[in-house]
Amino acid sequence: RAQAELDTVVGKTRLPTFDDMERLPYLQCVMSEIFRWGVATPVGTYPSRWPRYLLAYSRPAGVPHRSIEDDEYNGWHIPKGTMVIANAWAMLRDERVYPDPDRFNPDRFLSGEGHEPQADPRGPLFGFGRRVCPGKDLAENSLFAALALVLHAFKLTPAVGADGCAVRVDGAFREHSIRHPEPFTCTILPRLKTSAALIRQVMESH
Ligand code: HEM
Repeated sequence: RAQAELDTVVGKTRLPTFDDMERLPYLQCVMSEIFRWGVATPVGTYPSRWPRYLLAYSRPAGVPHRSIEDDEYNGWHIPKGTMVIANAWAMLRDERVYPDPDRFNPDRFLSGEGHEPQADPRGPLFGFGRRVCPGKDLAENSLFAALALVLHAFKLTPAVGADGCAVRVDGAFREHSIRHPEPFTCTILPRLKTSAALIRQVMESH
């Protein structure tokens, strides 16, 4: 669907640029779902696969904040000086906000008649208060550039195993304070007749 949108808005004779961003609402939904589902910084989680000797010497991963005055939140008293770690993972997997949260579903961010888009994940994802991520615009633009160019230029399908069957991508991540996908295989081929020439053209001009 994002590729159909790219074909309509950008066409097949050039690659997408930042000027196209506003006119690609479905691609923006895919970006939001990548941010939510892939949650790169589940800041409050404990790295479950760290070896015991590391756990003995380290604190929970995540970016700690400290309350500078007594506070009250949902009936909880938070005394001044308390270390607080925001659990973006829990917020972005909250099924009251994101029904069926483990499913990768960009449609959840579409707006339409009688259909409100689900909450923007960028708030919890990029942190809170004075220490909010200063790289969020760079992250946003980098994701757009990578996603728009890859989806425009390439057809991505599962790799074919020795048995001739598609190799399943299990969607596993390395669960650290910054999450990375586990290596996986796939097949990447030029998508359009024009794709190879367009990519070569960009490589030569940069
Ligand atoms: C998807 C990409 C990214 C995510 C999810 C992300 C997320 C975060 C989060 C959750 C924090 C902690 C905020 C808090 O304390 O509440 C943070 C801090 C920070 N991020 Fe990012 N970030 C991303 C990309 C980047 C990029 C591209 C840069 C720089 C080029 C960057 C630079 C920083 C810096 C310098 C801080 C520390 C800010 C401070 O403590 O004052 N981040 N980021």
